[in-house]
Amino acid sequence: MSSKPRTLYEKIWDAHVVERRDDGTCLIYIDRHLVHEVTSPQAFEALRVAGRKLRRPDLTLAVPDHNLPTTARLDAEGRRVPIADVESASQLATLERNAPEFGVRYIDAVAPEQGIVHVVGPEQGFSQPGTTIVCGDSHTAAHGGLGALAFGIGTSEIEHVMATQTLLLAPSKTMEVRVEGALGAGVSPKDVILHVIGVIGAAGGTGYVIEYTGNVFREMSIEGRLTVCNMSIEGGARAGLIAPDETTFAYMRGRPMAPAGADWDKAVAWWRTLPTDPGATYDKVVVIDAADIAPCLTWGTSPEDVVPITGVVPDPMSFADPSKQVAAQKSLDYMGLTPGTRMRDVPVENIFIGSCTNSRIEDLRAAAAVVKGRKVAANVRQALIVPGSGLVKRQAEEEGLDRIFVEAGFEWREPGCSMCLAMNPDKVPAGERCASTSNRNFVGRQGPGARTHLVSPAMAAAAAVTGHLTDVRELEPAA
Ligand SMILES: CC(C)[C@H](C(=O)O)[C@@H](O)C(=O)O
Ligand code: SF4
Repeated sequence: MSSKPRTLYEKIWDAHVVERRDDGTCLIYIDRHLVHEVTSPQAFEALRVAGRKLRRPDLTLAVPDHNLPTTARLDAEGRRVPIADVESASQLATLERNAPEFGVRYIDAVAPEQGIVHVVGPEQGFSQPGTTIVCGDSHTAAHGGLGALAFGIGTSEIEHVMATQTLLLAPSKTMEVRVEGALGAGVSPKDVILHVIGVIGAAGGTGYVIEYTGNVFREMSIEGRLTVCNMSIEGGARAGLIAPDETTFAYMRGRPMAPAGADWDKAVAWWRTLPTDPGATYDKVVVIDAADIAPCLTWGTSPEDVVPITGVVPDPMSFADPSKQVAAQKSLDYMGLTPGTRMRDVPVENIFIGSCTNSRIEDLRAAAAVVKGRKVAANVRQALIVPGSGLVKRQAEEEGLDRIFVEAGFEWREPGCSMCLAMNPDKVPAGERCASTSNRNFVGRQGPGARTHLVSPAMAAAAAVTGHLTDVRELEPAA
C-alpha cells in the first residue's frame, strides 16, 4: 500500500508525534532547544522552585546575544568589561549562573563562538535538517533554512520543553511560496523575502507554516535560506522551511555538533527522505515570478510596507482597505515621509548591517563589495557592522573585510543583536533614519522615535556611501 504523499512539514511533524490527542493537538518531541538571556530566566526559576531538572540538557544550548554591548568585552588586562545597564547585567549574569547549575551547554560572552543564537545554532551544527527546534524567540524560524521545523515559543513553553523535551501543539496549515525564474542583478535573498511579505502581508501567514519552493530557493546558499526563513514570522507564519538538499548536506558536514562517521551517513539518508512528495498538497499556494522582484525596502512601520527602491512613498489613500489607509498615514507621520517622495531621495543618518537576518559571512561580503574603495557619506553619523558570531567575525577578518569597512568609516563591532532592537547600547536616535539589514521596522524598534528602513546588506552599504537610500544597481563603479 502506498502512503499518502506528504509535505516536508507533515513528514517532520509525523516523525515527532509522541501522542495524538482527540482534539487534534499532538505532543511533539523537541530535538533542540536554544536559550538566550532575555526569555529564559523565568523558566529556569520555575524549574528551580519546582525542584525539577532539565530533561535533556545535552539538547539545549545557551548563548547570550540581545543585551550584550557590541564594544570590546575585555579590557587591556583581559578582564571582562562590566555592563553598565543594570537589567542587562542581571539577565546576563542569571544565564551565566543558570547554565552550569542546570548542566546546559553554554557559550559565554567572550567565547570565540559567541553570537546571535540564530547564527550560532546552524554554524555549530546544533540545528539540523528534519529536527524540531525551539527557542524563546520569534526569529527561531531562521533555522528552517536547513529544513528544520523551527519556531519561537513563550516562557511557559520554554519551561515545558526544559522539563519534558516536548510541547503540546496544534498542527499548522501549510503554505507553499514558490518563486521561480531568474533573479535580477542586485536582488538578494533579503529582497526576495521582503517582496514575499509585501505580497502576502504581515498577517498573510497566520496559522501557516510556509515552505519556500522553486528554483530560486534551490539555487540559494544556506546563508540566503536562513535569511528567508528568518523573516517568515514577519509574514505572520509560525515557521518557514526549505527542503534539505546537497547544498544543505555540504553546509552541515564537519560542523562541531553535526553527526559524524556512521551517524553522518544515517542522518543524510533520513534527510534525503524529507522533501515534499510529488502529489502532496498545501492548504495555500502563492506563486511569484522571480523577475518581478527588485532590490526593495520598507517605507513604513510594518514589514509588509515594501516598495522597490525605484518606487515612491505611497499615498495612504492608494490602499483599498480603510484600516490600512489609517495605518499607512500613521506610519508616514512616524517615519516623517511625504507621499510621492522618491525612495532614493530619502537621506539616512544611520546604517546597521547585522542581526540574525543578515550578519553571516555572505552578507558581510555583499556589503564589502559595495563599500570597497568608497567612504561613508558625511551625513551618516553611525555606521555599524556587527557580525552575527565570533566565527563570522574571524572569517571576515581573515578575508580582509574588516579593513574595507574600517577604512570606509564603519565601526567593526563584537557579535550580538545590537541595533536590531534597542535592548543594548546600540540605538538609533529619535527622529533619525536607519537603513537596517534587520527584520523589524516597528515603531521604536531601534530606539524611541527611530525610523527604520529594512534593506539588504548591499543596499545598506549603498546607502552608507551615498548618505541616502540608494539603488545598489545604480552606484557608479568605485574609484
Ligand atoms: C527578545 C526576544 C524575545 C525577541 C523575539 O522574540 O523575537 C527579539 O529577539 C526580537 O527580535 O524581537
Ligand atoms: S538579531 Fe534581532 S531579530 Fe534576531 S534574535 Fe536578536 S533581536 Fe531578535
